[in-house]
Formats: sequence, C-alpha cells, structure tokens
Amino acid sequence: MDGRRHSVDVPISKTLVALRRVRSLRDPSTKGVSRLSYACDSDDNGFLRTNSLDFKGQREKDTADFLLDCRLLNSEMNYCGISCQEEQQDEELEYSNPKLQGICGNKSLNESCCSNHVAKGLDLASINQRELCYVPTALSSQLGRVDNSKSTRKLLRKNQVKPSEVMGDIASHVGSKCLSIHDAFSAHSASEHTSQDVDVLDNHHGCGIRCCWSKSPRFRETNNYSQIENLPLILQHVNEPDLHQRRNMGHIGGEVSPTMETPRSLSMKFRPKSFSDLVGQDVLGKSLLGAICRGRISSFYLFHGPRGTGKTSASRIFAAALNCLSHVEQKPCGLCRECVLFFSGRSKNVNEVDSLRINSADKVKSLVKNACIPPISSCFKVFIIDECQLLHGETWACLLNSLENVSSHVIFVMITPDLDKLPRSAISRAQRYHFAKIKNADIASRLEKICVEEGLESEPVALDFIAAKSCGSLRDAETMLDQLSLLGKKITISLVHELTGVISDDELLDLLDLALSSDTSNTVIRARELMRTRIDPLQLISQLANLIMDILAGKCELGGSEIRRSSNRYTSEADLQKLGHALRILSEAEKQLRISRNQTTWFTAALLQLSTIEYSSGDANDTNLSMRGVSKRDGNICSTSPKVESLKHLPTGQCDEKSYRLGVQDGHKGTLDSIWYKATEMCESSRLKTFLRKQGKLSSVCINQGLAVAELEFSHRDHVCRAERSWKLIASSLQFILGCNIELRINYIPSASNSKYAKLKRSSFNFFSCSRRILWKSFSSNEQGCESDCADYTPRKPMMKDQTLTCSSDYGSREPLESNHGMEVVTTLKSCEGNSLSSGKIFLNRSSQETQRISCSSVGSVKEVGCNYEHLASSTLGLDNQSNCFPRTIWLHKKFYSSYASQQKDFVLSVPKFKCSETYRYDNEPCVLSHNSSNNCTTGADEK
Ligand SMILES: Nc1ncnc2c1ncn2[C@@H]1O[C@H](COP(=O)(O)OP(=O)(O)OP(=O)(O)O)[C@@H](O)[C@H]1O
Ligand SMILES: [Zn+2]
Repeated sequence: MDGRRHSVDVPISKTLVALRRVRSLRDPSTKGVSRLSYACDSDDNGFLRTNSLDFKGQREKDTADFLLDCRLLNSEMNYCGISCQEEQQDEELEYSNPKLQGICGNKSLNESCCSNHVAKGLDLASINQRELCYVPTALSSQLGRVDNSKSTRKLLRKNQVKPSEVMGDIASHVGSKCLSIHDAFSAHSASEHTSQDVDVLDNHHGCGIRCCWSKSPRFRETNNYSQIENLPLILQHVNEPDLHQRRNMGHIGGEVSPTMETPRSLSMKFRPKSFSDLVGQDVLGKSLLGAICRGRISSFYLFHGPRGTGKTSASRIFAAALNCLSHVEQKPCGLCRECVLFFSGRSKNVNEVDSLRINSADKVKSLVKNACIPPISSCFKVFIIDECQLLHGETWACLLNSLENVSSHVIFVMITPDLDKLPRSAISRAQRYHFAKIKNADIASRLEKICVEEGLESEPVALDFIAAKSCGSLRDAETMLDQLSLLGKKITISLVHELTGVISDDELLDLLDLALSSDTSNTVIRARELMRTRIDPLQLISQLANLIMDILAGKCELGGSEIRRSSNRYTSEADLQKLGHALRILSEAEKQLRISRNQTTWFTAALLQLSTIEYSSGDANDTNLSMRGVSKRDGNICSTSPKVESLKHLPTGQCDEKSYRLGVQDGHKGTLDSIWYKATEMCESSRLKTFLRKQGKLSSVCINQGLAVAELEFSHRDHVCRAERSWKLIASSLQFILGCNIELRINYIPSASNSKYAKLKRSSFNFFSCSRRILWKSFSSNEQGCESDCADYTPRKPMMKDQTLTCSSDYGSREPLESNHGMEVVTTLKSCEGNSLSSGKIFLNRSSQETQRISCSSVGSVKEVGCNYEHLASSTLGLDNQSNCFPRTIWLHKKFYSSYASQQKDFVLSVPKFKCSETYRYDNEPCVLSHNSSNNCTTGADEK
C-alpha cells in the first residue's frame, strides 16, 4: 500500500483537462466522470495526489489486483503519451465522435462497476491516479473484450486511428454512458497489455472467458437482436473466425464480427453448424443429441481425440443445441433467438475459455462463481475449455471439487487431443466422447462437396490422396485443399504431388525397384537427385512404406494401375519377404529421420539397407530381432545376444541355416566401406567421426539370425581403447544401418610396419574373438584360413546330436589377464558365424591350482546374464576399461570346433593364466552348448 501514500509520479494534468471535457459531454444525470474526477486532485506540479485508503479483508485483495492492473496501466499510459497528441484526440473526442456522444445516453455497466466499488467501500475520493485507472480496466475486463487486435494497436500507436474509434468500440461493448477519455486510454492500455499479461483482460474477475463461436465480437452498435433475427444460419455459413487459426496467428483477442468478415479459410467457411454436418462422428452426434432430447445432461463433458476431427465444432454445436429453443429434433435449429445469438457470437451463455487463462485454483473458483449466476435467457451456461490438458493439477482439483456444487444449469465441455495428460480423476468423472480419426473416404467425399460448392474441379484420385495425407484430420485436408485452390481451379494429382513434395507412384515404384535391386551406385544417385528437389525425405520414406504396404496387402488387385504393375513384379514368397524386410527398415528409418538433422544421409542409408543386406528366406524371426535390436539401442544396450532369444522361436535345426557374410575378401569391400562411412556419419562429434574414419576399418560383417557380428580393425592399441570407449555409439550406428542387433568386435591388428608386433602376428592363433574386447588378430596362416572359411560359408548342416568337441584354447596371443584374486566371468561361446553355442559363468581363480566353476547359466537367461556381466564388469571386476580382461564372448572358429566335433569329444575351455578350464558339450539341436557336468544346465530344447 506504499503506493497509496506517495504522490503518483505521472503528470496527468492534461488528462484531467480531458476528463473535464468529457464530463461536459456526459448526461448531467449520470455523474460517472464526476465521481471519478473528484477523486483526483492535482498538486501544483501537475501530479495527482492521493490519500491513503483503508481496506479490509476482501477489499484489500480486490485492491491488490486493482493496483496490479493500475501499475500496468500506468506504464501503458506513459506509453500512450497523453502528451503531444492528446489535445488533438480530445478535440476529436469532443466534437467529432458521435459514438462517444451516443455512449452517454445509456445505462452503463461502468457505472455499476463504479458503484460496486463504492458499495464495497472503496473510497474513490482517496484513490490515487493508478487506482483510478482500475475502473476502466475493470470495466473493460468486466465487459468482455476490447478490441485489442494487433492492427488496432498499431494504428493507435501511430495515432492514425482516433482513440474515439476504439472508444466507440468499447462503448458499444458496454453501452456505457460514463466512459471517459481516461477510460478510453485505460481500455486501450488494457488492450495493449493483453499481449503481455493475459489476466488483465480477463473478464469476470479475470477468468478468461470469451464469448463463444465468434469469440468476442465487436459490437459496433447496440446488441440488437432484431438486426440479426432474420439471418439464416443453416442455409449460409456463418463467417466466423476459426479459433485455431486465429490462435495460431496470435489473434486470440482481436476478434471481429462474424458477419463482417469473409472466412479466411475453407475450414472456417465449412465449419459444421449442426450434428448432421459433422463428418464421420455420427454416433457421437446422436448420443449428444439424445442426451439433450432426454434431458439427461451431465455437468462435465470431455471431448478428446486427434486434432482436426471436430471436437471444438461439436462442443459448440452441443452448446447451441442445449440452448436451442426450437422443438424440432435436429437441434440446433439455427433459427430461434438463442441459436441466432449463439451463431452470431452474441450469446452470453456459451463461453469459450482459454485454459491458459484459468490455470490456477483462484481463477477456476472465480470462473465457477461466475458460472453459478443463472443464465440470462437460456437454459444452460456452457463453458467450453479447449486444450484442457494444459491445466495444472491444482486447477483440475479445484475444478473437480467445484463440479460437485455447481448448479444444474452449468455445463463444462473440456476438450483435449491428449487424454493421457489429464488426471485420472477428471477422466473418470467426465462424460467422455472420443473423436476418432475420420475415415479417408469420408474426408474425400467431404472435400468433393466443398469443391462443388467452391466451383472447383477435382480429380478423385487427388482428393483421395489429400485424404490419405491428412491422417484422419478433416481440418488438415481442408487446409490442403485450400492451398491447392489457390493454384488453380482444378485440383489434380500432379498439383497435389507438387504441393506436398511427394513423388508420383511411378517414380516411387522405380525407386523401390532400384533400392531392392542392389544397384548401390544408382540408388545413391537417384536418392541424391530426389533430395535435390523439394522432396521431403521423411515424406518419401513414408510414401515408400505405404507403397510396400499396399503391395503386401494385395491392394494391387483393387488399386491403381501402377500398384497393379508393381504387384506383378513382387509375387514370389521371397519377394514378399523382401518387401516385409524393407518395410521394417523403412519404419525404423522413419523414426530415426524424425530426430535426425542429417535426413538425407539417413534416407540414403535406409535405401541402401534395402539392397546391401541380403537375408535368407525363412528369416521371419529376424524381424523381431531387428526391431528388438533397435529398441535396445534406444535403451543403450547394443551388444546383446539376441541369437539365443531367436532360438526360442525357431524350429529345431533351422538356426544354422541363416547366415550371410560380408567380408573384404569376398569382394564386399565397397559395401563395407559404405556401411562404415554411413555408420561414422552418424557420429555427432566430428572428432570421433574423423578418428573412426581415419583409424578404423570395418573388416567384416557376418549376419546371422538377426545378429550382425561386425568386426572393426584398428592398428594401434590406443585407438582400440578409444574406439572401445565409444562402442555403444558405434554399435548403435551399425545397428541402424544394418537393421539388426550388433555384436561388435574391435580388433587390434598391428600394421606391418609395426615390427614390435610382427612376431606376435605370426604366432597368434585366432581361435577367439570377443565382443567389445581387444583381440590380437594376425594375418597368420590360420587367420587367413578363417577368413576364407567364413567367406565361402554356406549354411552348414546342424551337427549331430551328442557330438562333442574339445578345445584347449590358446591364449598365446592374448593380452595377459590380471587379477589378484580371480574373477567370475560370464562368457558366451559363439561360433565364428555368430551362432551362440553356450553361455556360462566361469570363475577364474588366479591363486587356485584347480579348475573352478561357479555355475552354468541356463540358455534362457543368457540375455540376463549378459546384462549382469555389464554390471559385474564395472563393479565387481573393475576390468571393463582395461584391455586385458577376460572376453565376454568367445568366438570359435568353425574349422576348430568342427574338427573336434567329428572326434566327439568334450569341449574344454581353459584359461591357463587363471588355471581354469571348463568343459562343454555341444548339443546341436538347440544350437547351444550345455555344460556337461552341471545339473542345472538347460538345453535349448528344454527351453522351448
Ligand atoms: N468431423 C468433422 N466434420 C466436419 N468438419 C470438420 C470435422 N472435423 C474437423 N472439421 C473441419 O476442421 C475444422 C476444425 O475442426 P475443429 O476445430 O472442430 O477440430 P478439433 O478436433 O477441435 O481440432 P483441435 O484438436 O485442433 O482443436 C472445422 O472448421 C471443420 O471445417
Ligand atoms: Zn435453435
């Protein structure tokens, strides 16, 4: 209250002059201005001086709000500059504004507002200048909306528009006879700071209510029903502004008379006015109408569903129908008094509330308080609250509590596109109506009607395409049609393609053929060409996916000629599988594209993926693996053992038959380079990207059962360490490119010039490799043998049951394992083709002279064990960052185990350094090795 005790620092002597002038215009019987003016007194310096006030209780609260408004207003007044031009404005106010003179003849809300305050004990005589400002502010708020459209504000600033015009609007809003120039400026000020503080303009105690349908119409004359009574509503479309569009354009407050403005868009023009106008929501309409007819009206409705499906329109129709006075069944009739008032935006009983403006318990309370005042003429007071998911929890709580006490004439219609964001309590108490996506056929036929009404020619296929593109949102479809209609009188498919940045079906089919044909260079060239045009990669991916779905769904039989043509190309089972595979890749690529900055690369990578990766037939489970793999990538788990999971789904004996290998020596160098290039392309960090490209090389990719074993080579140990630190990133990039889970093997291959390792190279024996662990790999004869073996790998026959093999592993080339006490290691044994042979925990006890074994995990828990390993590695073992740890995955060369298999021996894994060895028995049926000495071991067959 400090402000009250001090002089107000706004020189307003001129304002007082203006006030007196305006007062002189007023009807002497109403002392509106006098009442204000005697409250003000200026000191010698032209400053308004005030005394202190004595408020109590509620009055203090009111005053606090009051002062806030006034402070804002004060600054606005300064801005308005009642200085250089107000004289001129005053003149205009006095002499040339018939509206203003007209104002003075009516009974005013302003007056009642003033008197309210007086009644409340507000001693206006002692209010300072700031508080004075409240009256008009409150007035403008009380009366709904002043014209605060941008244009008006702009014009006002430039003084190109007479304030009197603004006043005229305000005055006509209120029908007031006691508006002063002060009021006008205040109102202007209020309109000015609407953009800054939404509360200021809130009417009804700042509750943020707007008049529905046209929102806040600018009533230029009195609100005279007779003038609009005969306006047909159903016959012609009321040119009401589209809330959403206006909202998007930031025009929330700047409303204009619906009957004065031409519709800005087709969706505005064709906004449904009755339930029967609602497309695709027949059941909903019937239900709402039924509720009205039977008088079973609830106080709380919730309309939810995707955007542009008619929720807002339906809520307005519902509100109109509730108050429609007609006895016809099809309400709203559009002709009765209530309907006319409503559709022309003058109904005081249907209010659209901006959820942002009532987003506090206090505001909701005042809204409810206001709601409880019985409606003026109609049966119901309807509050439509759009975007109600934006309301805070406390606002909801307050609203829901209040709902129990509101009188039966109050109805809240809440609208949200996102039901999940609403509190459960709200959802369960509401009468819920779900607005489903509108069917393409319905959208297309609506578009056709619009075309006819608008005098547009249209190709059915173009309208179908628009409908399909709009994802069930009629507004989106209408908006697109709107744009197309600006291009010409004929809506053709080529026009649609051009506008929407998509390619024709013919081009699309060619692209798909190319992508599936393994013609890498032409695919890249074509992809580049397309990207150079204004084709949106995301759009293109989804187009391709849709095309594939059409072919797969056999739509070709019914659909267009192109599709039929394409279907002839893809008839065999293998082709269909290929398409299914492509679809999965595209759908993953689409996700990635949405979050990627480099969409072109991702798009090209996705296309290449369709061609570069062959997969064997019958690889149905690959799908799952691939999808799982990607989701794991999201969860940051990249290197898993999906193979074992896949075994569960596969019929016995099939698992070994699905393998494909890309190796340098198989002439796949180009492909591998391209995969590596794309994988590194995805690195956010350019340093890492450069490092990986320069120092690393993708030496082979072996895909089997949805698991790709990717081998990377580095020629320096430090580089290996560095690559290891980024293994998740590398693995996830490869995962995306290859479309399946990745087992990453980062190998250390000393370069020939590195003499230090030359000896090792020759002596090392590559039986093992490991996932994410350094491997000393050499170009020894054995190594070469491995490569060639793998290269001409053909699906091998499953080994006979009970065949066993024994291996005594050679760690000669491996880095020494170091631990003082020993450690427990979870190890997966895999064949070099990536088949998981077994998984188990091995306890490696350095001090023990005897072989130790802790447990052997079951096949089913491999994945879990794998995760545990990660945990163990970092906490128990503490070896994760060291290069010399025991491998998690041990890769066995085919040549190695098959030779032992033929001897039917046990397979013994020994770790000489830890004086530990393990014996495994190969069990070919489930393709795993089970521990031959463990009671709890489980075979894959058991698992199944
Ligand atoms: N079911 C429908 N029937 C007829 N027209 C519709 C329908 N749905 C949407 N429209 C068109 O789209 C425009 C916007 O509809 P409306 O505002 O009712 O959608 P909404 O579901 O409330 O959207 P949002 O969730 O974005 O608020 C309407 O003016 C109308 O032209
Ligand atoms: Zn009616």
